[in-house]
Amino acid sequence: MLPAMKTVEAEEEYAEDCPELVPIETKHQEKEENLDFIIKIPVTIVTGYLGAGKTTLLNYILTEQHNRKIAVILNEFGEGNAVEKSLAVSQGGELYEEWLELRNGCLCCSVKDNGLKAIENLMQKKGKFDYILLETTGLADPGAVASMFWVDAELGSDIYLDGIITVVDSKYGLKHLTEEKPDGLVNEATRQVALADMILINKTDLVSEEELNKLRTTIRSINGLGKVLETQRSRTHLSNILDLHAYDTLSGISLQKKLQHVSTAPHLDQSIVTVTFDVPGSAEEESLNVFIQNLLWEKNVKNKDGRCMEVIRLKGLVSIKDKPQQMIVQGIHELYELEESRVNWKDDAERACQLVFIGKNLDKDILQQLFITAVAETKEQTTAPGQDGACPPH
Ligand SMILES: Nc1nc2c(ncn2[C@@H]2O[C@H](COP(=O)(O)OP(=O)(O)OP(=O)(O)O)[C@@H](O)[C@H]2O)c(=O)[nH]1
Ligand SMILES: [Zn+2]
Repeated sequence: MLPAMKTVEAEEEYAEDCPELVPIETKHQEKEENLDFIIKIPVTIVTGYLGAGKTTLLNYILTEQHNRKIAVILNEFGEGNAVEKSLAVSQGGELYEEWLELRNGCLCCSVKDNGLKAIENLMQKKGKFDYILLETTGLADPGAVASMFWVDAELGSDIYLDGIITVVDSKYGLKHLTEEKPDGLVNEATRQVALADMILINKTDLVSEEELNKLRTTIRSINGLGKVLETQRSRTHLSNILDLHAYDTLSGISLQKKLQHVSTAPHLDQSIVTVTFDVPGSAEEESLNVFIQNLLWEKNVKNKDGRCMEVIRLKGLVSIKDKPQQMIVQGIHELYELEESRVNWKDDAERACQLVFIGKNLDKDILQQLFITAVAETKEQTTAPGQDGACPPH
């Protein structure tokens, strides 16, 4: 259900203070069964640097033949002080537009109160949507927006996060990805690529094959998990964009295959990389949680140079002791979830834990060793190498 309406004072306070990311508890079976009766509406987040082709993609989807009623939320942040945001709805080729009022123009802070409320109001007026597409601002960290929907899903909302699409400009993409930020912070373009389930390298008409190769290699070295496609005018088959099920257990069926194709590039001069490892056997659930929490919450895991590892995206297929089902781990920033998939392990010999991390200062060997020590072998609370003292907040 949607959050209750807040009083004006409470809302004022809320707007000043962006919501914090909170851990999700593993769902209880009963709750999950109840949710099965509700038809949930997917939301796809479309992100990408300024001018990459996000709106072009949404317009294309809206006018393409589909038998769905799609709502599009455009978040044109930074355009003066406009507090009204356009909500376009497409049904059977017909387009209509509604306006959302977003208090401070910041979608990440207000979508939960106003955006979802407005969507609900609109659904009451116009009937339910089948799908929601949300364009974030060119400078947004899609993780913040994604977390909103993720948490809400856990609260029983009828909206769920389907996937994150990142559009990259072929001509300027490399420039944006390699832009240096003060204090060694990860730039926005890189964060957007790191979090993507699908990356569209758009405007390929504007660059040579050589430039394109360079950009593709850079993108792959950042995110070895998401799918990469090349487009012009953001055009691609709708099945590449909609219904990716990147965050729910439906993806369990294909996740095992997908994880086999994770690419990890040799270390380029990149601040963000993908690392993956595969450890045979099963993990204790408790120890796995401790391992993940040290990494995501405590942030006390360091690489060889003593730098703290920062995980932006985590995905994995793991075996938990005494659980017949394959388990799926999903993480975005500090938020993570461990869920049963619908697939069972065939036999004990097959059981393994495969994890994929996308983030900064990641060292595969240290992570894998830490995982083996913490999860696979011992339940004792030992301090493993690379794990001494807290790291400063990012
Ligand atoms: N040459 C070329 N231009 C494109 C292509 N795709 C989009 N454009 C143009 O690029 C410009 C920006 O596209 P938008 O779709 O508005 O980009 P956006 O990501 O929504 O931009 P912001 O909302 O400002 O961040 C527009 O003028 C588009 O017509 C393409 O494949 N090739
Ligand atoms: Zn746009």
